[in-house]
Amino acid sequence: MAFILGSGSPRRLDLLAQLGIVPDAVRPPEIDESPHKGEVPRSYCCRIAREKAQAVHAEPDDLVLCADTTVALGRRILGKPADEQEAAAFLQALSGRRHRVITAVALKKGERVWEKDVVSNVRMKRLSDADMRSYLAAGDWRGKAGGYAIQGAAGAFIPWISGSFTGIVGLPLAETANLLQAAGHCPWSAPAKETT
Ligand SMILES: Cc1cn([C@H]2C[C@H](O)[C@@H](COP(=O)(O)OP(=O)(O)OP(=O)(O)O)O2)c(=O)[nH]c1=O
Repeated sequence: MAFILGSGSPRRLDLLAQLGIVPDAVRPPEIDESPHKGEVPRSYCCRIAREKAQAVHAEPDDLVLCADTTVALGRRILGKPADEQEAAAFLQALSGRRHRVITAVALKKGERVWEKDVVSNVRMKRLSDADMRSYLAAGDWRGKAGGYAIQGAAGAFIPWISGSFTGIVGLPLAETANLLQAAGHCPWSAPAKETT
């Protein structure tokens, strides 16, 4: 049995390490992440996580872990911005408002798939022109749903959240650990690693 992380996200690799798991292989899935017409954010996010898990090649007894993080502003789906201009538009839309961050996790073993999604609420302060300029110039919006990363400098923009911090970053650890346990892979049975 191999443990395969079906994700190219360095955040997911780091978060998994917090559970003491170092995957045997990392296989980023390649799928079309375009939303269907009229698709609402939560259904979209769950579908994409499931499709990522289906797209990753594995042996029948391997465990494959995939996830998708989507920022939702009302019914609007904000994925990863294509360029700086789109990142600016996303941040402008999120500025001074509350939004949701959804992370759906899909764990596959053979024909079976265990799934869980976690919805967090996030409030972003009203961003000044200087906030926007310096954040966009630093480039931390790249590859991040909604065009920001709470674990980086954008943490300064976020005075309040309700939900799962690790979920917002890309992998909700409590729920992921439960899925792993359901699939017979108990992360905390491994000897504890020393942390500083
Ligand atoms: C909202 C938010 C998202 N993100 C990241 C997590 C995800 O990596 C990314 C959303 O894109 P995803 O499509 O979920 O993942 P990905 O393309 O990075 O990797 P893969 O599909 O191979 O698993 O946004 C943060 O790092 N911090 C945040 O605060």
